[in-house]
Amino acid sequence: MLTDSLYLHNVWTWNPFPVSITIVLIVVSVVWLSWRLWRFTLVPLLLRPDEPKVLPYWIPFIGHTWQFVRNPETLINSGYAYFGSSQPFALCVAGRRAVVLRDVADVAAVWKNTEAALSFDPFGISRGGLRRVFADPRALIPDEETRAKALLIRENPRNEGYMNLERDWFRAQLLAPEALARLQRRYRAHLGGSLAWDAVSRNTVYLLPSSGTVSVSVSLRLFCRYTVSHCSTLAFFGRGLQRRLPPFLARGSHAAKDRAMDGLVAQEEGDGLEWLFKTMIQELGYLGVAERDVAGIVMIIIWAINNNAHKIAFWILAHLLHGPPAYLAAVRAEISAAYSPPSPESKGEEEEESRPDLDVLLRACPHLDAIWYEALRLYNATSAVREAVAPCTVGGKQIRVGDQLVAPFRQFHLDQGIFGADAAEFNPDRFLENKNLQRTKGYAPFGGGHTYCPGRLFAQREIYMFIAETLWRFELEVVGEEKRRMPQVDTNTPSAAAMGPDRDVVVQLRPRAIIHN
Ligand code: HEM
Repeated sequence: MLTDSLYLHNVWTWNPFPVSITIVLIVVSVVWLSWRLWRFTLVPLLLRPDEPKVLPYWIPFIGHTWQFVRNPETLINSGYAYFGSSQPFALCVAGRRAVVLRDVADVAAVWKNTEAALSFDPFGISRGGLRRVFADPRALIPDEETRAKALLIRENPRNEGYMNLERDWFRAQLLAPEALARLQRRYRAHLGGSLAWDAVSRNTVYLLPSSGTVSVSVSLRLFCRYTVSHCSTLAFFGRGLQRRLPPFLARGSHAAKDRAMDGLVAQEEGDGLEWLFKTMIQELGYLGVAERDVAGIVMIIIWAINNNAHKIAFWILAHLLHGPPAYLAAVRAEISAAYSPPSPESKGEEEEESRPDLDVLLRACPHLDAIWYEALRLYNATSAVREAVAPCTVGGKQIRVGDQLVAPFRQFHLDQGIFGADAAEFNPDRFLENKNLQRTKGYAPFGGGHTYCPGRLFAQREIYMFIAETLWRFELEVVGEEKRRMPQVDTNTPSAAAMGPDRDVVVQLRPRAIIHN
């Protein structure tokens, strides 16, 4: 009894902090609670009822920055859960307001409003470089001789900044039928070489130790990454750039990026670059943009070429190998029509060069189409980001100059209201059952508006050819202990584009008897 009362007495009088610290803690708590009440309840209610509400955060100034960098998807989802409605809400990232759009109609409005939007802000470029690429070029190219050569002067009646013209050049080079056909011919030729058995069975980049001579084991992740990136880089740049770049452009180390930039800075004109890249480098030179910034701008494009397609190719192959065998059989049957036997009057070599027949792949392969659409739907974390350069209204809310507008496509792609109750599942059949699903508002794997991805046609072609060639040339079998578990998306690694898997897949490749390499 006595022990009990002593014990209680001690508990009541025990205080881990000296009085002064306790007072400080109480004052800090009161200030912090008042700040929360003011910032997230009173301001939206009394002062700014027409602006997007801010998702409450814990630490002033830092806001949501840390969560945004670590995992933007989880952060945006918590905003969705906190605000029930479909109105835009705001995050505080690196001291700026980022307004997240929740309604696809609001995204469409932003895409139309080119006045209020700046497209992409090339990162890693000096301030001086940025000013030059957005400015009226007339002020930057004073001498007559250069003016006579520069497309920025000769073919720019509205005196637009370099960035706007670059967008037009991209469209011309990537979407115009002849330019696209040239590019895809080169890609197909490089793919044929890369997937020849001789090349595959010796490629130390993706081969695993258990490889033999009749069959080889490969890391599916590296196989897709190497083959797709290698062949598209060659198709765009020729061998000149390839000699200077490390094998994995997309590996992401700063050292690799720097080496690649140095390679570009040292690049001689005409060394295998396509018209587009020659023009970019030339016109940026006329503007007086520093060589390192020029290399940085070109690197963004190399990143766009390399970072998405191989991941989507991985997901397609991984699902084909882990999914119902009937689906794989249907895709194999469809693509075999793209390898029709040579006609008696055709020359063998020519026929070989035109296989697989892209027309067949693009027009007569519904199962391949469906799995492509579904992989883009589920594994693309791209968001469109615009910066308001004039006050405007979006989704009934006032947007201030300097606000970032964020359209998170993956959240739209996971919307049960658009894609049904199983929106979170991988189910290509949804695109087979509803032939118009890929035209639904809210499905935007390549963005939209004036920054609609100019590489979308090439991306589809390079992935279709890669899947077709891989399935046509090889028997594939998943091996290893975890072979039945389909990898999940790696949500811990932030991605500005297609998302990677949480684990690799080991695949055994054997040449198919039908192919003579
Ligand atoms: C599966 C592959 C690809 C996906 C999912 C993809 C996705 C996207 C998306 C969503 C955007 C729009 C971003 C925005 O609105 O801010 C975009 C822009 C862009 N993409 Fe792609 N892309 C792919 C492949 C490519 C390829 C192969 C190229 C080749 C050069 C490319 C070049 C570009 C460029 C230059 C832009 C910027 C357009 C502008 O700001 O005007 N992309 N891409």
